[in-house]
Amino acid sequence: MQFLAIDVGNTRLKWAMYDEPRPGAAVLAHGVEFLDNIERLAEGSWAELPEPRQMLGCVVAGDVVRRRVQEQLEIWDVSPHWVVSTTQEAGLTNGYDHPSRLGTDRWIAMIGAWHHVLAQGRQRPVVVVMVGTAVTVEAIDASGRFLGGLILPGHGIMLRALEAGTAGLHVPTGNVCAFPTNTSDALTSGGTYAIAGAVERMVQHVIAHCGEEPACVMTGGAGWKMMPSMTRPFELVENLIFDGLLHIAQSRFGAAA
Ligand SMILES: Nc1ncnc2c1ncn2[C@@H]1O[C@H](COP(=O)(O)OP(=O)(O)OP(=O)(O)O)[C@@H](O)[C@H]1O
Ligand SMILES: CC(C)(CO)[C@@H](O)C(=O)NCCC(=O)O
Ligand SMILES: [K+]
Repeated sequence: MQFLAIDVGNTRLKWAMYDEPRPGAAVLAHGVEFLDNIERLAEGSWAELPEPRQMLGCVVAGDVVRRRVQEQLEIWDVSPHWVVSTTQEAGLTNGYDHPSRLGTDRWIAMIGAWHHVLAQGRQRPVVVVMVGTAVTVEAIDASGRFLGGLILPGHGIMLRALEAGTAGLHVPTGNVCAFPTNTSDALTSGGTYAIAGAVERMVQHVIAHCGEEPACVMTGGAGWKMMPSMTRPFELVENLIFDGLLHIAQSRFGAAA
């Protein structure tokens, strides 16, 4: 019954093999590769794995990268399935002007977050923050409608942009502090508080619009670095994209499993 979940991000591909296509399934194996190293998967980490019965993926990196992943999947009989953003899925409604143009990573992470919050007992608004190469900040109302979201440069892109766009800034890693007194701390704190400040604004927008405090959920590889700088309590969830993929997989493949 093995189920393979794949998240092809802007910088790296993450994969996880589960014992079944359902939320809460046990992880049998998992790994990560930079997009340049996708060609190693079939002969590398995937070579010793049991054959997955189903595969579901999230891809934001475009068709060329998707085809490179599909070539690696050819070691198995499994048919590749990739989520596309639709007007409705797994209890969520997509409020984007053109629903299919919403990044599938955002849509799938929202599905994961929505069910994570539902499992805590009641429907309420949710703010979902994903901290990676880019940062996204999504708003969902208490009925499960995605109201809209912010896209910002990730911390790395912000600092590289400053380095490239100024005459004399070089960017060693500094510490986050309230009153930075050296360049490294000023840059690191500026990037961190830019993200934290944008999130705070979105939480305020949701409270004003929904009349209720949202549940605040954060995910992404660099989430733990942002947590101490947030202005409100956030719950850090390790991988909402995999959680979302498991929910979608259950509705698509669950009956057959
Ligand atoms: N101190 C920090 N605060 C916030 N974000 C940071 C910090 N340090 C690094 N980052 C961001 O975290 C990113 C790495 O996160 P993550 O591992 O989720 O990304 P990724 O897997 O490379 O992204 P993607 O899923 O888009 O491929 C870096 O690109 C950088 O923008
Ligand atoms: C915003 C990113 C880069 C975040 O990974 C991705 O979701 C994406 O490429 N989205 C498409 C554009 C959009 O979501 O409006
Ligand atoms: K991503």
